[in-house]
Amino acid sequence: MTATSLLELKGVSKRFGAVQALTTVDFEVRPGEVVALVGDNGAGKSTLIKIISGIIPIDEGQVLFEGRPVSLNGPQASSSLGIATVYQDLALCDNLDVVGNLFLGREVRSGAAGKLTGWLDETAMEQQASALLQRLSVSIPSVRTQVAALSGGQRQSIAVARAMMGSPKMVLLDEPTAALGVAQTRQVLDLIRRLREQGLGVVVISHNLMDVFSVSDRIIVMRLGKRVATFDTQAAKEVEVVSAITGAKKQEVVETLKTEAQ
Ligand SMILES: Nc1ncnc2c1ncn2[C@@H]1O[C@H](COP(=O)(O)OP(=O)(O)OP(=O)(O)O)[C@@H](O)[C@H]1O
Repeated sequence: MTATSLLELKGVSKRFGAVQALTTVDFEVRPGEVVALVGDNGAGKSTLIKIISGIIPIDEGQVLFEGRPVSLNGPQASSSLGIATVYQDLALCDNLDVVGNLFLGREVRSGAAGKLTGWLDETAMEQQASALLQRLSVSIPSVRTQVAALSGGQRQSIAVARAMMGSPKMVLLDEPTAALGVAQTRQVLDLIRRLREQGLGVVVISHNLMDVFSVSDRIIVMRLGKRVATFDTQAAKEVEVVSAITGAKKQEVVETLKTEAQ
């Protein structure tokens, strides 16, 4: 255990029937760092993320948050600790505008504080939405734009901003740049850097090694349900990471990369 871990998993195992999805996995995220979680299909990445977000329970192991043992026995438990998850499918409401999406389920009402009475305080919500997007440097035409009219990168940014509404300490992002173009990807990677600047612990699942190298501080590699390697991104070489992902020898990876480049 490092004194500075925000979240720490120790010896976590998870089985689905005959499938051992995770085998005694240790995992740690520190405040102000971006951890890339990589691995081939079926390696156990999503299972790990779902455990951290409280969607599936662990069979064995221990979870510590800010050094204290915790039980992630439901999404509510996870979010009340300050863990927010942004899923690949975004879960935005296309027919609502940006303000509507950001405040969905947490609308600000005028009148007595905390009461579910009174009119929706649109002005307050609009101001808070603008302030949040400005803090994250997310640029959109207007907070009153319908989400359906935004680009993929803008939508992903709104999904991340929505996760920030509860002032989390940690954000989990599942394939945040999948299906995005080059400029949109850059926009989302910039946003991830801003989350780090604000001191959050960020975990990003990605199959795109370019993105991983561009945005992460550490790379954790999963293979067949085990954590098989960890790299400091600055010192890591692509061939080593690919070799850890596939289990192939480094020389074989070099040959494959050469062939692909031809
Ligand atoms: N609900 C489930 N029921 C049964 N098996 C499951 C379930 N969820 C995951 N698995 C199995 O657990 C293993 C790990 O799956 P997981 O989805 O965590 O991998 P992954 O690394 O996220 O893969 P991908 O990159 O394809 O999303 C796989 O063999 C998968 O088939």
